Amino acid sequence: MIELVDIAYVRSGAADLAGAVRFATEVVGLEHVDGGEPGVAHLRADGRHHCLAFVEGVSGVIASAFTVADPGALALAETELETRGFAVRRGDAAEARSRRVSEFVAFDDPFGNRIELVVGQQTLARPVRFARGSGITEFGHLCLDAPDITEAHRFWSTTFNARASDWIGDAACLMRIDEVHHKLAVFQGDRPGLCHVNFQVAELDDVFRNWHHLQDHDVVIEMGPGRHPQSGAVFLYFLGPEGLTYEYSYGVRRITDEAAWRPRFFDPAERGSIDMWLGPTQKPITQPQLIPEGIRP
Ligand SMILES: O=C/C=C/C(C(=O)O)=C(/O)C(=O)O
Ligand SMILES: [Fe+2]
Repeated sequence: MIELVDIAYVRSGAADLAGAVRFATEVVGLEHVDGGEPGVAHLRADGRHHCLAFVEGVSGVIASAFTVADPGALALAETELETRGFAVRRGDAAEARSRRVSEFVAFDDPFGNRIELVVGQQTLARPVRFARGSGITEFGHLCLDAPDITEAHRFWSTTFNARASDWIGDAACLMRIDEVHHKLAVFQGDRPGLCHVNFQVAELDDVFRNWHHLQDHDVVIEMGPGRHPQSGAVFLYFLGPEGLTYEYSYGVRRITDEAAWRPRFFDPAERGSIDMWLGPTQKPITQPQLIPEGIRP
């Protein structure tokens, strides 16, 4: 069993790098950390050097990354994945540098999502220079697509330490790797892909202020504001460039009594099972797909 300590970053291709950065800063509010690396833009939300990286080129997800404890744990993870039949690739020094990690390995999950396991993710000591006052406090969770979420849960809970916090029928499984209700979610989708990236905000007011900011900038609101009955968080999903869906949320549940928590099973057909405020719920309009292997940077 490989222990995931935290989520690390999402790395995504951007056909229009400047446009993706402009949206991530001026609209979402993230800091653009100038890494002096042509064709790569790092976006910061919290202590991590970055939690989102755009790489100029073909649009689509490159990888979703998780932290493991130390180089020894990474080496053990590499062996365990190989033993389980996964093709694991060690990143080289230039790739690790671009990711601001000391070492990483990459493999494809059983559904084709490219996953990276990292150690030594760089922390920046200085406060985040948010591009605007969106109230972001941290990179909250990432959400993958897979055709069969029962199988996805089996994979994440047997290969890794992910535990189901809640299920939404056969549409989604929300999983925790620490006290936070979910840092990883898998949604049912025909193909692998990245369903959304989540940023927590400090106050309920931030969700609503951001909602107005998005509307003022003609951003497509995909869902919300609403409240998820699973994590209890107030949410707002919106569509950015390159097909990337962002989510702001406030008030995610923490599961502090691990032994007492039992995953719940919500019926997606029940009105209110996605949004307790009974707002319109719909799937994201577009979802970024993985960049095909041959051309993935
Ligand atoms: O559709 C349900 C989504 C639930 C949650 C939550 O409970 O917070 C998410 O954040 C999500 O996976 O997007
Ligand atoms: Fe979410």
